Amino acid sequence: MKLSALAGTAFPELNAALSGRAGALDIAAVTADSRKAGPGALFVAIAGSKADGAGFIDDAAERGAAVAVSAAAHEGARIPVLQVSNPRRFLSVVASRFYGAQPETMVAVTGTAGKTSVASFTRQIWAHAGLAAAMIGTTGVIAPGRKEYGSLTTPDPVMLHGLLAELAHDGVTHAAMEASSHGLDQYRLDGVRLAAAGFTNLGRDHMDYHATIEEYFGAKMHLFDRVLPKGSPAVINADDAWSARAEVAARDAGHRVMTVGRSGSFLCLKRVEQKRDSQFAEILHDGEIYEVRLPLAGEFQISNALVAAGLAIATGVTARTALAALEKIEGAAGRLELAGKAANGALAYIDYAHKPDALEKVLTAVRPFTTGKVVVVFGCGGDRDRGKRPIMGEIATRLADVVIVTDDNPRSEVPAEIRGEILAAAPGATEIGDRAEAIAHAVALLRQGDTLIVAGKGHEEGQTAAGVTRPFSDLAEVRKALEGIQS
Ligand SMILES: CC(=O)N[C@H]1[C@@H](OP(=O)(O)OP(=O)(O)OC[C@H]2O[C@@H](n3ccc(=O)[nH]c3=O)[C@H](O)[C@@H]2O)O[C@H](CO)[C@@H](O)[C@@H]1O[C@H](C)C(=O)N[C@@H](C)C(=O)N[C@H](CCC(=O)O)C(=O)O
Ligand SMILES: Nc1ncnc2c1ncn2[C@@H]1O[C@H](COP(=O)(O)OP(=O)(O)OP(=O)(O)O)[C@@H](O)[C@H]1O
Ligand SMILES: N[C@H](CCC[C@H](N)C(=O)O)C(=O)O
Ligand SMILES: [Mg+2]
Repeated sequence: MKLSALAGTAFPELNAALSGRAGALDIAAVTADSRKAGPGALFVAIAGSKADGAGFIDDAAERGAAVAVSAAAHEGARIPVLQVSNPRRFLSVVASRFYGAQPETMVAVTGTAGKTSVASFTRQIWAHAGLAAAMIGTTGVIAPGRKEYGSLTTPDPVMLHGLLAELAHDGVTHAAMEASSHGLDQYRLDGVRLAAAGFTNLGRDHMDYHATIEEYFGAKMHLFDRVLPKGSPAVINADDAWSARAEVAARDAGHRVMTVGRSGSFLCLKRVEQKRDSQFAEILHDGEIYEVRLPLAGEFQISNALVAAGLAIATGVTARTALAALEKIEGAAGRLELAGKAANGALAYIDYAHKPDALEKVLTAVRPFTTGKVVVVFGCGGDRDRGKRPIMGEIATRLADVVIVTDDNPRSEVPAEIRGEILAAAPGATEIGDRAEAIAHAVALLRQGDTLIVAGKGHEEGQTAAGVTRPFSDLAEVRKALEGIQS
């Protein structure tokens, strides 16, 4: 494909260069990583958090790149270097044109917690309605006949558009994806053609990346004010402290706002009755009450289910079909997932709560059906927001009866120091660094009526410490420990 066709007219600063020889160059690949550049590649130089891609233009040229695009002029390069003001947005737009196809109906969801769950539920509702549907997010890619473990919540544009094109060629017509604040801030989604977008909630997260909560919220709102085409449906959970501001942002951007939840008007939650591992909800839509038995524990899952149902309805599924599908829904992997039961009936869950609000929600969610003690095992990741450590220690101490502090991906940090920062706000907690040991200890404590939450890793398959990732699964460890006490 010719560079002029790939770049189009969205970058006026390129017009002069594209009308010359550079515009006629045939582009064989698009990359922002010089190490992946090959013959005929277009290399987009990005100033990142660790490195400046502009320093790798010569490396890309040596590997055969035909042309580079950068924010700054680059004298003396062996290949033409064109200047654009925003290389990240350029990369997204060009990657989407290079790969071409996307599932016809794409939706994205943002918010601090619940994105993976909403994307998963939306996929399941579409599938229930007979549509070929996929999800892309923290847990990876799920599509008909395809299930792959992922690494980023919102993949980088080149990987994302390669994937979307593959899905479209495989016949997938509907796809739900997660829009992380990093992804929005870095323009990773700017080439995606969205039919609708959703917002779940906002809490403390990624304070190592965003300077303030306002900036973090602003990044999330780019889903509405930059990515979603004007006039599209915006499905907003109405029950969060930030809901009103998200509604204003979506309205100001010219979207059709659909609110869901207890204070919602499109799907209004009138009543919930908690059962042990399910809940019964009455939902008002368009003057009619729908009764739904959701086979998942935790009231936050109702909130996620309503955002998902809103997105499915916004993209053409009838309300009756969407709400009926909720009765068959499965939780996303590692999200309040029942790992097993002890012989005495105590329940052992794994959950992906690795931030304060999520930990608070999950511990609150299990209390109504716990007649004994709530036991929690958790830690905090290294090389990530340090401020959340004492906050999570306080939450665990306030909401659980037994607190066990352990390691969760210490990465390059000293594990005992991370634990110490949590323990400073968790008097009475037990410290067991080795995560498998901590889980075994917690499981052995379980008595009738107790509930165990192993929080923080959810679906993850490894434990990263001192630069090495070793296979590790909370699910497998809980099951092993349960077998251990039962044999
Ligand atoms: C902080 C962050 O978001 N980093 C992501 C970002 O890196 P960056 O743009 O800062 O890049 P950089 O490492 O400084 O390098 C700058 C440029 O030089 C290029 N380079 C570098 C070396 C070289 O030899 N040649 C070369 O061309 C790099 O390819 C890059 O384009 O863009 C990269 C490509 O898309 C990502 O792989 C990388 O994710 C890192 C691994 C990461 O850990 N990201 C996490 C924090 C993240 O994005 N998380 C969110 C939210 C998670 C959630 O809450 O669910 C997510 O969406 O997953
Ligand atoms: N609506 C919600 N409100 C508050 N907490 C929630 C909600 N949904 C899920 N959680 C909590 O957050 C954890 C992560 O949920 P989920 O993976 O769906 O969210 P996410 O936004 O994709 O998170 P991440 O950014 O970590 O990928 C769950 O395991 C649960 O503890
Ligand atoms: N996307 C999040 C996941 C954190 C999961 C937790 N297990 C940890 O390692 O802190 C991050 O990279 O910050
Ligand atoms: Mg996620």
